[in-house]
Amino acid sequence: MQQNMAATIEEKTSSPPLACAPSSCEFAIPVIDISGYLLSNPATVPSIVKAIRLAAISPGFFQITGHSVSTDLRDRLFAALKIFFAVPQSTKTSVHRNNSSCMRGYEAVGDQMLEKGIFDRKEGFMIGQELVGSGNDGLGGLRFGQGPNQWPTESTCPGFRTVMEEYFEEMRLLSRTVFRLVALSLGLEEKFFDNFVYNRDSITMCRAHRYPPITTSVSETTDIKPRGIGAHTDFGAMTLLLQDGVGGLEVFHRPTATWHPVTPILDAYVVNIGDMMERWTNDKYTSTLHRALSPVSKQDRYSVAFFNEGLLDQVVECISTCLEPGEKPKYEPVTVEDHLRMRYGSSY
Ligand SMILES: O=C(O)CCC(=O)C(=O)O
Ligand SMILES: [Fe+2]
Repeated sequence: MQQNMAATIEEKTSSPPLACAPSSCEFAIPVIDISGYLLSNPATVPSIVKAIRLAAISPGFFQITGHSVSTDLRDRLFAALKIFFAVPQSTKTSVHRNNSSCMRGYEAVGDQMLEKGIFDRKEGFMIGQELVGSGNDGLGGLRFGQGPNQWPTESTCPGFRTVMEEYFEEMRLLSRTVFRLVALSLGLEEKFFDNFVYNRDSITMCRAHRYPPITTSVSETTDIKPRGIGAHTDFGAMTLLLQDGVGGLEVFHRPTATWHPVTPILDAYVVNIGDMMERWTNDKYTSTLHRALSPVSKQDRYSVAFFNEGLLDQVVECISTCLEPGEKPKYEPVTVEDHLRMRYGSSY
């Protein structure tokens, strides 16, 4: 078995464009309505599953509509986030992720660097599964990525915690649904990923972002367009992203070496395959490079990413249905914990 590492970001961007048939040189991010699956309409399931399989192979991104998360909840979430990001900097700093043993809390503009040499022009706020450990500090027995969230006081951000927690639970459920469709798309039993994604100990991270705008003159005078978030692939298995209508997310199309916007669609989630799933499927499903440009407008842009990183002890080892006859696994088995430690460590 080869001891390959997944393609690095440099390889994903700078390798010569891949040869491609004209049809695969066309770039589109499919929009897939999953309501038939949620409504248990069996006649619709094969076409939904096929669309997911094709999208996960290439471009590794798709948008889903007809999901279970209500407009009301999403509106309340965005309203609460606007209030949170507008509080004085000192209040946000009081819940900075540097105070957290498990990467939870506030991240200031410039704290993260996902693309070498370019600080991300975004603020963030990260939460995860609320776990309290043993001992006086409540941290005993907790593992990588596990622990308590940090919250601003209720008087500074009324209702913020409640809506974030409600949204987190809804997204865990939606993630389980999308993983079930992914399982079917790989010819696996429908609940193959349930324990990975929906266990009390599954590592799931929800990070809200505010991207401050730049003026047109800044965007025209700089060689490198200011990045809200630098070019990267996601570390985990699968990400579900809610974006507002401002736009800025772009996906890299490797065969033509060009960047393409992901047009915001009201009510849709952007779903993308992460590095762990790429490895798990022996590169059948693709973890695609993406970035977010700073908005050139008078408005901030808001988005909320839900990262499914999975169970720490899960061994990620080539799924058997991903091997064609005569094909060999490209990667050594790795635990989720080792994979995440390697990837999270290098971006802050
Ligand atoms: O906000 C966006 O559009 C993208 C966010 C993203 O890619 C990430 O947080 O990993
Ligand atoms: Fe990302």
